[in-house]
Amino acid sequence: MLRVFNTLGRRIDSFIPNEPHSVRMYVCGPTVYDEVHIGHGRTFVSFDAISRYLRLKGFNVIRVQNITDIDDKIINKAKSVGKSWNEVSEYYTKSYLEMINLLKVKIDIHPKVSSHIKEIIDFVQGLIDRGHAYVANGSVYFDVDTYPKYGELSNIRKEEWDQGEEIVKEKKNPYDFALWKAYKPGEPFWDSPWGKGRPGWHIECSTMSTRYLGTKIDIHGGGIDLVFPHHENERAQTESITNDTWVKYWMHVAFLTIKKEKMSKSKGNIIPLKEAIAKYGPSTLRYWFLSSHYRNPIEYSDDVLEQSAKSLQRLKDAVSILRKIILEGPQHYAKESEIKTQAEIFGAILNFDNAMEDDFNTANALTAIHELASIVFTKLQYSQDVLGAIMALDGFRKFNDVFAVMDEEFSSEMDRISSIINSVIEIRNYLRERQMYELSDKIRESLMKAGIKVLDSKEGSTWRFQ
Ligand SMILES: Nc1ncnc2c1ncn2[C@@H]1O[C@H](COP(=O)(O)OP(=O)(O)OP(=O)(O)O)[C@@H](O)[C@H]1O
Ligand SMILES: [Zn+2]
Repeated sequence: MLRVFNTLGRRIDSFIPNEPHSVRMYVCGPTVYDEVHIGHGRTFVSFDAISRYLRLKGFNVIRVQNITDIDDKIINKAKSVGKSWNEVSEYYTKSYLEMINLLKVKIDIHPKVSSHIKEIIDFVQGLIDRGHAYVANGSVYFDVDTYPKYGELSNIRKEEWDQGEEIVKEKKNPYDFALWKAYKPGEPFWDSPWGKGRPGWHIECSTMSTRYLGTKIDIHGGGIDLVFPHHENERAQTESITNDTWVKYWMHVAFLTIKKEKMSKSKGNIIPLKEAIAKYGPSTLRYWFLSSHYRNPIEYSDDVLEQSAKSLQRLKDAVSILRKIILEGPQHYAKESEIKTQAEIFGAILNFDNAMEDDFNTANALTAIHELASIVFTKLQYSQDVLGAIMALDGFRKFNDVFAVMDEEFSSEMDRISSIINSVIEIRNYLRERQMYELSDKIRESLMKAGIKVLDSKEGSTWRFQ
């Protein structure tokens, strides 16, 4: 049974979505005023692995992730670079979408704040009509005292909330927060029943989530920094409209840190995804993000990424061996020792599943897959057991369905390509046996140019993608 840690209540709950076969997921996306960084990457990839595992279990998953394209930080950035707010946000939105695509993060809907102003105004009006919000000097504030459950999600009392410069006299209480901000010169604005202005931050997620996913959702997530005030406020707004439980499972990803500090745009310590993808490739990055459980922080370093690349290569090598056994292994009756190894293969795949069922523990799932690779290197490679190889390859396929770090190895063309490469390698072996090295080296070079590395050893030649 799948179990999930719910930030609401800080406990592990059985995962039973509102509807039996579908999962509605909303993840808070970036504020687009700077390059999307590897800290974002970690959170977005974590929810991607969660969605992929849920799909593997037979759920239909719809994931909505917003783009905050109106915000104080965007306005400030626009002023500092002498551009308009939408030039800034369009530029970084484009870059964000490219990176998400390269990282193979599947998001179904990417709603932007600026395209949902009317829906936001309607939502705010609904809160005013129900007595949960009030107008003051052209701004609209949420009246926190009207939502008794405030603080339940974060365990933070409203009185403790220090809003810094957000504190203004027109509010009833210092902990009330803006739903709509009255116009200030030089800022973007839209017309509303309360005069010119723009939306506050929290209201966009309540509005866009209910607009696309309805009034009840299964998973709402983001980085751990969003628990308070953002998610606390979103919950207060939405449940004040629906009078019902909004989110079933609140899930939060721990930080990616650099020199032990949260990586963030406002701290100026970011490594843009663009740079990291160019340097390490998307698969190594995904592997690294998922090599820790999503609720544990991860610390960036070159070493740890190099180590991830090596560990991933180990898994790819195991898959190459399996393909070779399946294509060329001898057909024979199963031996006692092979049946024992097959049971171990089953065991490793079961461990993978158990780890994922345990609050999506990708770290333990990865350990199980490395167990499977060890069985390939120490047993299957020598026994050449075709049935065992088929079982193990299925395990790796399952792993890749969730981790998506070796899609090349599992593309539908792969079987055909593998047999072609194997034939070429066979011809090359034949040439080498007859000491026709000039020709055999030429074949190796041509394969190299096609991204295929030939590895010669006493036992014969194998190959892998670069
Ligand atoms: N270092 C990080 N580790 C994990 N998740 C992160 C990290 N930084 C941001 N996120 C998550 O990415 C999403 C988008 O965040 P946001 O655009 O606010 O990023 P940010 O870099 O923290 O920006 P700012 O510094 O302006 O707050 C949120 O869900 C947030 O929690
Ligand atoms: Zn949000």
